[in-house]
Amino acid sequence: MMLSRTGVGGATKRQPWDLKGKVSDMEGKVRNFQTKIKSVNQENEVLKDTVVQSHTKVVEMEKTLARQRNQIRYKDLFIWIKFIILYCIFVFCLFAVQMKLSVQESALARLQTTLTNTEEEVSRLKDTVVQQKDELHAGEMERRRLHNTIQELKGNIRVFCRVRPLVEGGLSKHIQLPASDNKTITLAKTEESHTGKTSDTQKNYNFNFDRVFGPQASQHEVFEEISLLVQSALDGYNVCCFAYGQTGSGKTYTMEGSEYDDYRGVIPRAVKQIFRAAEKLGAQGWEFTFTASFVEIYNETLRDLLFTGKASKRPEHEIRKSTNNEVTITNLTYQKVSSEDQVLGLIMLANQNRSTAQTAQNDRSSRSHSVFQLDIEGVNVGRDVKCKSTLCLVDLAGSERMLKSQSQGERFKEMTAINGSLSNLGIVISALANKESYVPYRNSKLTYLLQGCLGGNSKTLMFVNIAPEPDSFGETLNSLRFASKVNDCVIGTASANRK
Ligand SMILES: Nc1ncnc2c1ncn2[C@@H]1O[C@H](COP(=O)(O)OP(=O)(O)OP(=O)(O)O)[C@@H](O)[C@H]1O
Repeated sequence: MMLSRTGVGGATKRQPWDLKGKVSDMEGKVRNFQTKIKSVNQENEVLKDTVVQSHTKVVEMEKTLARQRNQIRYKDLFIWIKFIILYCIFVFCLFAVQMKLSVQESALARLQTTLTNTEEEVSRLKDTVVQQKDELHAGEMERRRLHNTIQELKGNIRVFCRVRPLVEGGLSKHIQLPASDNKTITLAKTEESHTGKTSDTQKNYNFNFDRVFGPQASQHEVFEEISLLVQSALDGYNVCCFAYGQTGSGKTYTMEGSEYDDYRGVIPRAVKQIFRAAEKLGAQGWEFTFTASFVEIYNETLRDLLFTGKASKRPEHEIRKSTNNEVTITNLTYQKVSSEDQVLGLIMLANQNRSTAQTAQNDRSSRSHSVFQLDIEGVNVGRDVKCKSTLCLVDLAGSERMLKSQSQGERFKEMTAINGSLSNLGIVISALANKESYVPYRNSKLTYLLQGCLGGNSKTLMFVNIAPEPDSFGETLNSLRFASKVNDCVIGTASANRK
């Protein structure tokens, strides 16, 4: 700080006390100044510190800035690297896709060639299939023709004899079956000498049939013989198979058998064969519809064995013949069936219905005929061929003859009905064989019902069932005589119901 000279050494003479005061003023001022300088210095120091701190902050900020700049630079670099890597991957993928595309294009080209070849092959195969179907159809028709010729050669009416085993097994002496010949049966009757002087004489009754089955013959063996006839039913021929014989001779065993596979009879086996064969023919374009019915004829009255309603609501039935000669029964259950099991169910229902009636009337089933019918309609749309036939399987009433004196009332009525219908069956068959102009079908319900299945357009098979007990000798002889008459008949050539 500058001190004014005028103030200290000026022209005006001053007194010493004045000077003293002034000096002390000056000193005070100097102290003030010093204090101020001190505080200014202190402020300066503070400012310096502040400057140093600011400088440090600036340096730090510069460092931070530099770091951030570096970071930004690294980030940019990282982004670039990432971009380059992605680009490389993209280029690589593009390349891979292009490679794959070109591989697939060549595979596609190969496939197209294969497809064209396959299409040609398929069309060639289609032609072959059509040709083979034609051949198969022609083969099937030829098979039917040959099959029918064989059946005709065997005879359109055939008689098989089946001998039931004795209850204790084996066979009685009076029935002889030669081991070398399965077509002959001999009934031997030993007649005692009345005088006792001559030895007993033996009278033999010989019968010949298309086949004689002994007591050991299995159900399978028996069915094998008639399975060809069953095939005829599918080929469009009416087929009728019935079992004739005295009560207990094995008619029901032959026709129905038991539910165990090995012991099944003709009806379940025929049904099985028909459904199997129909399935096979399906591959050749054949479609079949089957309708089953089961009826009982008792005392010349018809009873629906498939009826499921209330007993009190049972309808009455009449046999009707339509203009196209088809025989139907009014109010009867005609059940469409499409499987073997369905038919087996119906057979069970029929048996239940029969046994209900059986309980009400002892032994009734032996005294009634039961007729199972399967109507078969086949169509081959592609070939415009149709066929229609009926397979008729009949378990006849017991054929035993009762003495008129032994039967009265209801029994007499039953006996007359059974004898009437069975003898009329024989009359109808021989009238057909003799080509008589009048065939008395309508004389009994049985022959009227079987009209479509007997005669020119049908194949008939009769089982004559034999009871081997010695006390059945008379009935056995009668049965064999009846069967023998039938066997002598040759019914006119059958023609298939084809349209
Ligand atoms: N070939 C056979 N082998 C073994 N058992 C048989 C044979 N034939 C019949 N039977 C048995 O003999 C008995 C009588 O047979 P089945 O009932 O079939 O006679 P049927 O002639 O039908 O009598 P019905 O007129 O009373 O109905 C049955 O127990 C049956 O199982």
